[in-house]
Amino acid sequence: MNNSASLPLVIGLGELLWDCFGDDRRPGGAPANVAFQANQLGCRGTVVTRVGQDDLGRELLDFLKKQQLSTDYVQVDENYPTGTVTVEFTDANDPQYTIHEQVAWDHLDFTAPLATLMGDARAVCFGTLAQRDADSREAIHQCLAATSDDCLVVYDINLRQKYYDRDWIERSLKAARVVKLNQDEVEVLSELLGVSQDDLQKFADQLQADYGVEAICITRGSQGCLIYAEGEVYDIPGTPVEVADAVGAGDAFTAALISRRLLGWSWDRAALFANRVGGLVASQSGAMPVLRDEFEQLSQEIKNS
Ligand SMILES: Nc1ncnc2c1ncn2[C@@H]1O[C@H](COP(=O)(O)OP(=O)(O)OP(=O)(O)O)[C@@H](O)[C@H]1O
Ligand SMILES: O=C(O)C(=O)C[C@H](O)[C@H](O)CO
Repeated sequence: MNNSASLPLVIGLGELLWDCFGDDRRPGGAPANVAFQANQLGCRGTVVTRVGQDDLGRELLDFLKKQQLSTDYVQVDENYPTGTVTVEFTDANDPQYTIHEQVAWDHLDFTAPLATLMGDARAVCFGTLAQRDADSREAIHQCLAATSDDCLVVYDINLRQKYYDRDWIERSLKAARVVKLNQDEVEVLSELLGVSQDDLQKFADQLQADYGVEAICITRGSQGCLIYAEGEVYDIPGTPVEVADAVGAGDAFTAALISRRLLGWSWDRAALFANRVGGLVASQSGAMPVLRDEFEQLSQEIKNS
């Protein structure tokens, strides 16, 4: 298991679920994808979530064990089923998600072992979707409050369907040091918060000033990403790939950015790596393809470039 105490602990806090593609299903859930990828990227990726006491939940636990991730912080709910999402495509680059309701990950409990775990975390990634029910929303913010001052708290906004609200987003922005969003989410957020989107620099400045966010990262599919941090803007182009499906590309990007920032890489080098990792995942099916060796090779290449 990738659980050596010397590896930085990276928590994916929120949903672990099944992505259902027609007759096929694969493990998913944005924060779980981040933890899974962080584990492949040299960190101790750990999922904090809740599954049902059912076959789908047991299969997810087996999957995590097989992939060398801890199941110690996957709670099992006696009343609600394991989460599922229907994924549909009109375009492989643009998956559409139908997130089914009343599921176990909506009802996370904040516990003493969780508080201890969060205190040890070097980074945490959370999103908006898992905050749709007050149970998990409160547990998530209790977890965030239990992190240390130097923990890299990353809010990967991930707006899905109708499952967001201005108050939840503002509370999350205030809790985060790094915010990641895509161009569609910039549009929604600008309207919701009354922040300018005509000029992305102004948009970033305003998020930084109003919510105390240190870095804003805007993903742009095959075009790469923009990062606003430390008074600089980094425009890092992508390396186009042949897309199998873009499910989990953004989460892999986030995990890669986190893992290399924890190693002390500069923003631009970490973003270059994250773009390539996101592209690699987009070139494969599902959110959690096994790519450990490919990531390591890429990391060496970019580190030495
Ligand atoms: N077709 C592609 N070619 C090359 N790189 C890609 C491609 N699609 C995605 N990537 C890489 O992955 C990153 C994230 O992709 P994308 O912008 O689609 O994610 P996202 O919208 O943030 O995802 P999500 O909302 O699912 O978290 C991009 O910034 C880019 O670096
Ligand atoms: O967790 C989310 O935000 C989802 O939309 C779940 C997806 O099905 C997918 O695994 C993550 O991008």
